[in-house]
Amino acid sequence: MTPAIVNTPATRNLPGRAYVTFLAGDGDYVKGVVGLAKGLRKVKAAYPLVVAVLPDVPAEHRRMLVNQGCILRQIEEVHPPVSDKECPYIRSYFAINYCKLRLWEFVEYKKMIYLDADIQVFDNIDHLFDSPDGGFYGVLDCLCEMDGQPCPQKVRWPEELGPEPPFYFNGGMFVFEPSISTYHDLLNTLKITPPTPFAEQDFLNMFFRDISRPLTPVYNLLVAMLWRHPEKVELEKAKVVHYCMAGSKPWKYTGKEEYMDREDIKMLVKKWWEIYNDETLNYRSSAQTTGRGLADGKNCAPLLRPMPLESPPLLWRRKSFTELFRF
Ligand SMILES: O=c1ccn([C@@H]2O[C@H](COP(=O)(O)OP(=O)(O)O)[C@@H](O)[C@H]2O)c(=O)[nH]1
Ligand SMILES: OC[C@H]1O[C@H](O[C@@H]2[C@@H](O)[C@H](O)[C@@H](O)[C@H](O)[C@@H]2O)[C@H](O)[C@@H](O)[C@H]1O
Ligand SMILES: [Mn+2]
Repeated sequence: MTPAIVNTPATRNLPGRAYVTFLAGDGDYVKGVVGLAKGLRKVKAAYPLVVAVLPDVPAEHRRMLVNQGCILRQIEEVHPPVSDKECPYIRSYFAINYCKLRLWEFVEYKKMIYLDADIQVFDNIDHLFDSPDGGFYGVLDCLCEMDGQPCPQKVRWPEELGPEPPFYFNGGMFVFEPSISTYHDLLNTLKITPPTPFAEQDFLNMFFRDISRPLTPVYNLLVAMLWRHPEKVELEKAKVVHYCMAGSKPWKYTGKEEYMDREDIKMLVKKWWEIYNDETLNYRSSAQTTGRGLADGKNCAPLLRPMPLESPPLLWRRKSFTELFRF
């Protein structure tokens, strides 16, 4: 019986930067993580992908991820106070998402970009690591906020979390700085914060309300925006696509759910599978052919220093929303 891989040996000289996602359970989200690892490799990401695995992730899935060059870190679940409601969440499985708070404990990294496992990166976004320190960067969860006209589908702010933040970001992608003091603040604050419909997404919006900065939607295009706000979407410019709608997860796509028979959705699912099935993007083959990977298991992407930016592509200065977004 091969021992389950719990943590990848920290023998690597870990760069101060890494992408990170999390994986729970023994289901098919592991395909999402494999797809993400290969997508980052395809865009020649200069930093490794860390996967925060819950204890219930089986050894076979852990091995798959290590064989794709991922760095594993085991984390424990995080739970908010017990709710008096049957299920306070929009979707019951949102409960597991509070474990994202564990990522602030990864202080071997100075800055990390969190990506849900149902995200694919189609263009290099390493430059986001150069965003000014001290911020928390995310993308609007609904593009109606760009012109201040909330649409019916926009997530309602839970008043029990206090005043509504200046903007509401999607919890599937964010740029953050691990810190033990922030980690303890997060967990201590959660102890006195009731669970709400969008779970950790609501909580993170509350917690970082004073330092959060909006990124343009190209960094986390939620597929729902294709039909909710098509006038604000230029699909060909999207660097990151988030398959966040039920039915849009490529690894279990049937095309039967609402909106899933759209040509743009079919194209995005096809693009995801092309990466997932591309053998040349596998960790080992990539290391052998490019020589960039280091046989002792270091990240196979070229550990190049990101090019200095001529002009910041981000919109991290607080401006009016109209100036802020170019999409
Ligand atoms: O069975 C599951 C369900 C979710 N997740 C993780 O939880 C994240 C959030 O779930 P999901 O992306 O499905 O939420 P959505 O963005 O659709 O609301 C996923 O990306 C995975 O990283 C997981 O590991 N196993
Ligand atoms: O636990 C709350 C989750 O909230 C977010 O998903 C939502 C949000 O995008 C809504 O706007 C959509 O309507 C909905 O379908 C979708 O599930 C994050 O993507 C996910 O990572 C996680 O934080
Ligand atoms: Mn998601």
